[in-house]
Amino acid sequence: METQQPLPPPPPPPPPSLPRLAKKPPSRFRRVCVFCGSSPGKKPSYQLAAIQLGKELVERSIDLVYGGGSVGLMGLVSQAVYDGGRHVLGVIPKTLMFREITGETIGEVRPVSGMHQRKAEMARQADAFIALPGGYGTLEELLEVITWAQLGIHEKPVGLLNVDGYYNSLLCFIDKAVDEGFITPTARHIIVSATSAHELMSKLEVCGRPLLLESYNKVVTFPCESGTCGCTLLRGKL
Ligand SMILES: CC(C)=CCNc1ncnc2c1ncn2[C@@H]1O[C@H](COP(=O)(O)O)[C@@H](O)[C@H]1O
Repeated sequence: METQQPLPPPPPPPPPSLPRLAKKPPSRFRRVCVFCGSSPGKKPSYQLAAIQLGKELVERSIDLVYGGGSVGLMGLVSQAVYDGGRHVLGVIPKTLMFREITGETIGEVRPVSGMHQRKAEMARQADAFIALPGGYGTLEELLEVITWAQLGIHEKPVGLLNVDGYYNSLLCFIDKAVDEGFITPTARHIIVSATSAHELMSKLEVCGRPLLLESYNKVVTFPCESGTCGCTLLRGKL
């Protein structure tokens, strides 16, 4: 009489599937221009914010264009984007291309003939602008892209990363200029500000076009889709 072989043990259960990482929706921006200090600033929060902004761009698969070099916050944001595997484009005037002035530039370096060409090239390459804390150079770059938006030269969003209230006094001053009749309330909303890189990027992703030139003197605005970022969206010509 045949003895029955014992049944083989059942196969082990499949390993529990790893929780899927929440994938960020594709960004509307291919490349963002970051203006920031060529100095690191005194508070570690400024440096941390530069690194966090770089990582936020990486998570959203966004490339960087900036002023080139590795000094100050410029170096930190560009290194974070580069380390995350995204493309980094540094646009740098030939006169500033000495390593002792700007430090080593990572990624692609595009030499240009001067400061004006640099700003024009950075603006051309970007789908949006973000300013981190910085000095004269940062302020000049930020105010220029705001002015260009006001004039309808571009329709790209402009974000201000207000780290630790660094830009509170600038925002107060701009509010004063609105009160005094030098900046229209609509033009005030060209600036989209937030205190963290994540919040700022989330606002910029959904905010509408700042202004159209045709509407400059007869503005009717509607809240943009998000309704939270403070920017305005002009629907059609008036
Ligand atoms: C001579 C000198 C101080 C050079 C420092 N090295 C720099 N290398 C590259 N871009 C710079 C440099 N200084 C200022 N910039 C430009 O001006 C902005 C920063 O100026 P700031 O530190 O905020 O005012 C940057 O976005 C960059 O476009």
